[in-house]
Amino acid sequence: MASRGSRSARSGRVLLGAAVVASALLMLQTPVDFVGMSAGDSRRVSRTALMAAKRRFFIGGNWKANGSPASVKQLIEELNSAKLEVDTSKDVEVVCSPPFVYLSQVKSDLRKDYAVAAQNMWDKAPGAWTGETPAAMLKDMSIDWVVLGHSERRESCGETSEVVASKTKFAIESGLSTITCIGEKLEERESGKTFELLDLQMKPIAAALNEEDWDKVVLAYEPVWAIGTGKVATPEQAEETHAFLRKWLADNVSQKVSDSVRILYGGSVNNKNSEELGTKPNIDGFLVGGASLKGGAFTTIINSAKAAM
Ligand SMILES: O=C[C@H](O)COP(=O)(O)O
Repeated sequence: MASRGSRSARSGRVLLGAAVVASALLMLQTPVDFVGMSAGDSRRVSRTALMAAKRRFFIGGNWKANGSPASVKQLIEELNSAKLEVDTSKDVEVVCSPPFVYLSQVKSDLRKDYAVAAQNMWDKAPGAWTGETPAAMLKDMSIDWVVLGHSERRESCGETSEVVASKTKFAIESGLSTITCIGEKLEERESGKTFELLDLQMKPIAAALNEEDWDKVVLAYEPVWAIGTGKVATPEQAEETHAFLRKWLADNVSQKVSDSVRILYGGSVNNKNSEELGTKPNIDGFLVGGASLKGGAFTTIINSAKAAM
């Protein structure tokens, strides 16, 4: 299905339409459901609808446990010399997340308009925690971001949604921003339980955070069946789920948080599919795995954000 056009064109339409709707809602103080969403779902527009146009696009590169000193050096060089066609000071935020052992190198050598994230964090003060990296140590290294709750950690390290929620809160209290991941497995999607599962994953996070905390959170929706498989969710599938999550935030946190929190899509994003995915109104960027290990492909994905503006 064709995308809905550039985000700037769309924003223009949204601004005009939203101004009318928002003023009406200012009087009504009641959210209104749009018709035309897929089965049983709807997207709410409120008096803060204008804010939706202002969410800054976000591209995260999750290098996972990949790299050697030589390949990391080369990737940094490729990223540093790449030709960007977007403005990273206002339009797009870029964050690269290397393995722990390369954090220092990446922090010191990577271009300064890209931030750096750890891929996990220990939610305790420094001390006798063999093998762990407390949040405070990341802050000491001027790391500003941490990826939490990635499905690979949920699956392989037994991280529950409660652990993910607790780590998210601790990270924020420690001065970090988080890319907090959620997403369903194939069997959950196939049995029609995607939204139920996402609800279960979101509840502990919402319970752990106060409204202000959400300023420091980016949500990454990553269907497990699409991660590293080449089976990317269709733009419509991704948009439907992002719209569900945005409505979930409105219903369970606040309209303000729903309007402002960025929701990334992750799962086999590459330099060929990013543009169409990014034009969907509730997709605010990507968490990229494999394609973030190639400077050229990752830069193309960053540049594809132009279509989303
Ligand atoms: O964190 C990134 C996701 O797991 C996506 O990985 P992928 O782009 O290799 O599918």
